[in-house]
Amino acid sequence: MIVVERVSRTFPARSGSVAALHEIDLTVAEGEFVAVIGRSGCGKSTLLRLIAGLLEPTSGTITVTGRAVRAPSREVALMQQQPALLPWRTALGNVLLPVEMARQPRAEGAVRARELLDAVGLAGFHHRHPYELSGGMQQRVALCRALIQRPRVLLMDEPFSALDALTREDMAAQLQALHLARPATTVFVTHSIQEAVLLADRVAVLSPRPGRVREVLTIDIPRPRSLGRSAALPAVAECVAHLHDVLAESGDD
Ligand SMILES: Nc1ncnc2c1ncn2[C@@H]1O[C@H](COP(=O)(O)OP(=O)(O)OP(=O)(O)O)[C@@H](O)[C@H]1O
Repeated sequence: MIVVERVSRTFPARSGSVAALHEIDLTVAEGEFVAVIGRSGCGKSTLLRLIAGLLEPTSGTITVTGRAVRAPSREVALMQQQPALLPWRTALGNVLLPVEMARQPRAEGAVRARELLDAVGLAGFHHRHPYELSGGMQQRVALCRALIQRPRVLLMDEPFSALDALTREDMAAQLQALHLARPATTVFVTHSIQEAVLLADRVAVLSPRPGRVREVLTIDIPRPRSLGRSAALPAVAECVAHLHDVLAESGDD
């Protein structure tokens, strides 16, 4: 579970300071999938970096699985927009990196790494290097690397935004399947309202300057959902239209 309470974060700027987030409250239940959307610069990445322990709040508190966040933890995995794989390692070697860094048994980790790679459609690619893989495949490897430690919390910062539309749909479907099989508490930042509605139990809309939680919408639509087929459902169309309206209204205060 993630509890963000009255969290603010300011950054020094040339003329004074920038209030990236102002008194944010957000609770993500155990196993819940929350998507965060908002205009560019509204503090989405800052929020993830705070939860990941990569930044400290200026004020307010964050707890993850009951403990105050002070530094990055093995229980929390962060996946970013760029896969950032090590070019000299194979797909399998990249997925195993966190296992090696934690000095855990490699053989056991390798079994799980292979299962994960197979689950995301990379069965024949375990021994390929990043330069032999497409952008979508590389991002799948990065997803497996994030999941290898069975994190209780998964933070994803626009993980599919560099991918083409079809690859993005595939990735969202695979993420949904992995989440249904083993739900990690997830915060997923995206610019795509459709992606948010497809994946999330709830969607938090941030408004910019300073970033605040404008609204949190519950997506009460049965799973599995699909970007193609579910888009025609009136309930999905309604959520998408509503979130569009909230975003359109959430300009600068
Ligand atoms: N390290 C930093 N130093 C100074 N200002 C920062 C820093 N990190 C973020 N900011 C500022 O904080 C605000 C929020 O930035 P953040 O990257 O969290 O927004 P975002 O919603 O993730 O944006 P985008 O959608 O464009 O990725 C912006 O005004 C940004 O310029």
